[in-house]
Amino acid sequence: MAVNKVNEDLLRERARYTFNIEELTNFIDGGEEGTRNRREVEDMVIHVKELHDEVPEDYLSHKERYENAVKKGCILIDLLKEHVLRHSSFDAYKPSNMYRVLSMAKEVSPVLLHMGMFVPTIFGQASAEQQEEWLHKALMLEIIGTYAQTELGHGTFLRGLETTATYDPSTEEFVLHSPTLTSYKWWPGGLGQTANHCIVVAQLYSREKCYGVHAFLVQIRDSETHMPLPGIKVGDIGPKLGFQTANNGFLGFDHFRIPRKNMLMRNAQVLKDGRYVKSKSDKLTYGTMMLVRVMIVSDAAYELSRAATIAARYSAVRRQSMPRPGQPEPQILDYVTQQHKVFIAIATSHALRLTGGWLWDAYSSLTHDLDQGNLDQLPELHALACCLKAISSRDSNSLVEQCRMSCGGHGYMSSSNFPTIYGATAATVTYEGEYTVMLLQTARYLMKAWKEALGGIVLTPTVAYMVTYNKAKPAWVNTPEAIIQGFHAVAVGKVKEAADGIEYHQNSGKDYEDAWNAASVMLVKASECYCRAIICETFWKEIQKHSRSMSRNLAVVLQQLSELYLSYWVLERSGDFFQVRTVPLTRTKFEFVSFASPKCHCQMCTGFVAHITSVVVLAVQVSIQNLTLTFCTRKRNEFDIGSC
Ligand SMILES: CC(C)(COP(=O)(O)OP(=O)(O)OC[C@H]1O[C@@H](n2cnc3c(N)ncnc32)[C@H](O)[C@@H]1OP(=O)(O)O)[C@@H](O)C(=O)NCCC(=O)NCCSC(=O)/C=C/CC(=O)O
Ligand SMILES: Cc1cc2nc3c(=O)[nH]c(=O)nc-3n(C[C@H](O)[C@H](O)[C@H](O)COP(=O)(O)OP(=O)(O)OC[C@H]3O[C@@H](n4cnc5c(N)ncnc54)[C@H](O)[C@@H]3O)c2cc1C
Repeated sequence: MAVNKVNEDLLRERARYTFNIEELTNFIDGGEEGTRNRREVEDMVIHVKELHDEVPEDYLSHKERYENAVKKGCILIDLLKEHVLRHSSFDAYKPSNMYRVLSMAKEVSPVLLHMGMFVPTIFGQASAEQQEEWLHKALMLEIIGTYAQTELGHGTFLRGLETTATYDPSTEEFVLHSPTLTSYKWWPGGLGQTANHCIVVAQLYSREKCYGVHAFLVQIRDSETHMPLPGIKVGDIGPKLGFQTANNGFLGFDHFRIPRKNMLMRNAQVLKDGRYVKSKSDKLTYGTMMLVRVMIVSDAAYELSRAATIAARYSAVRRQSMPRPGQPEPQILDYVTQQHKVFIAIATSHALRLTGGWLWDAYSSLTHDLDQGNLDQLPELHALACCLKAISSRDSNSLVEQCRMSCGGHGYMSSSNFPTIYGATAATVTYEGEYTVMLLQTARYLMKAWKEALGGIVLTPTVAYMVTYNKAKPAWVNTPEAIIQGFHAVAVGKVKEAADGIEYHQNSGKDYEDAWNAASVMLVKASECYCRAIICETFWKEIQKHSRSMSRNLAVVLQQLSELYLSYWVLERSGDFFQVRTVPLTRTKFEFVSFASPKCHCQMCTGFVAHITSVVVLAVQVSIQNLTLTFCTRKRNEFDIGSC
């Protein structure tokens, strides 16, 4: 049988790389230790025969696929436990490491939510005594949990959740109940047949008063028989776009009793006599969602890097068409249109990975502050987690689709792995906070920041430029820093436009809620631009920071990737940049010609043409052309596909 030979074209491309592959690998893994850990785990997993499918999973029944995914989950976890006993170097029981190991199986694991949300919620919301009782069992998978918050009738609007948890002081128990069909929990991963415990988010009632949503740890299946306990209705919600083995389920309670101590009491408590002790902030209940949103940014980068690697390799080996009669068919990688599709996917995977790392550091410092009772950074981090989760998952999902399309018909095969990656990234755009809703959450924060900026109040770091912007001297030269300034100008303009929109609608007689709704498309745009500015600036700054400690050849290529990212997004948003104009240089104020609010239209028809050739736009155009043209042509020869 023919031995699998590596494709000649791919070998040739790989021979042309201009930098040290191991150095880039370490950079992506967060250092040599990270590469060693990852390789140890991959080596442990890759040789296990049972983890490779004899029959494509698409040809299995739903039951077979589920059983196959459970089998693989058990093998991976046993490997991990065995590995931990052999080495101490790999902290397997860090949820993120366990999560990463479980995601090495092609199928989404039915125990992913156990590691992805159940364990982190115990870490983040259980008291010390409760962690003592449950954490070890959860880490050893003696109990398998999920996170049951969403209901058939409510996913976004948490204050509208209908499941009730009513405290009965006579028995010191909570009575969980699903009063309506729409109150049934719907979606939680692993709930269908796998989990025997779950975190349930319910409206807490004590002494006939409602205290809002709180989290409870609930056993739903018998530990021995795995059958649902009396008063529990549970099952699988059925087929979906993807995630077929995530085992998403439904859960209903019929006056189901749990001990008082099963309310997660790190933040708020209910005492034996039913008295409610308030937490420092109601928002702490939402802590797990913030953690998962922060993690999703890095997950989005990882999934996109897989798709970009497949597309880059395919582009190197696929030969198609004959632009020159009689000449060999070229590699499709030589088509600039193919480069335009694939290179931005590579650049974005790096941009999101570095931004994800930056956000994780910000989250880690917040959790430290929260432990000290300092909530100051919570609003900004919530706003960042919301918009970065939304934009990273959306960018990742749309670029995964772009990578699939760049591979023609073979990209449509299940064996390409694009359908699995697409299904996973499509889910992240919706779960943990739906795209639009998340951007509107960030917009809430931006409207407050704008009011403070107008009052000259010093703002938190990611919005500080809103105050300084009116004082900045236009430094429109052809540099990435100038383009980042341009993104700041666009973000300020969109925030101002949205704020003016709300004011305009209020002045025309709408109350705040209706004015907010009428301006909500502009509010979403403002959040998108604020978020894009953060990713552009973070990517650029992180590359500058790390370049100082890396070899020049690698620094050059990573710098070009960040330049490509900047110029790509200026081109994608050139309309917004055209709206950014300077007033005569005697004044340093940037004004934003709005397309939306009527009062600006008159300026639009007169001012717009006059400014279309303003120094701002020309500088931006020149830098875009320079950056883009050089990158996509000159770089074709040097840009390393070999690392893919
Ligand atoms: C969309 C939300 C935030 C709206 O909440 P709402 O009740 O309408 O309140 P407000 O919009 O008025 O906000 C109140 C107040 O609280 C702040 N806030 C809200 N959320 C957080 C948070 N997470 N952290 C910190 N602060 C928060 C908000 O900024 C307001 O503060 P002000 O000072 O401005 O008053 C909410 O309903 C929401 O988050 N909805 C999304 C639900 C969600 O994400 N569900 C995920 C379920 S789990 C899942 O999907 C699992 C997937 C599988 C997997 O992960 O693998
Ligand atoms: C694959 C997958 C796995 C999941 N796993 C879990 C899980 O393990 N545990 C769990 O608890 N949940 C889980 N979920 C549920 C997920 O969290 C919700 O689907 C998500 O929060 C969106 O809520 P929803 O489905 O009710 O959509 P809705 O909120 O009803 O959104 C529908 C539309 O209404 C719009 N909309 C809603 N509110 C507003 C508003 N205020 N302003 C403007 N527009 C608005 C949205 O933008 C959207 O376009 C999962 C979902 C998926 C797809």
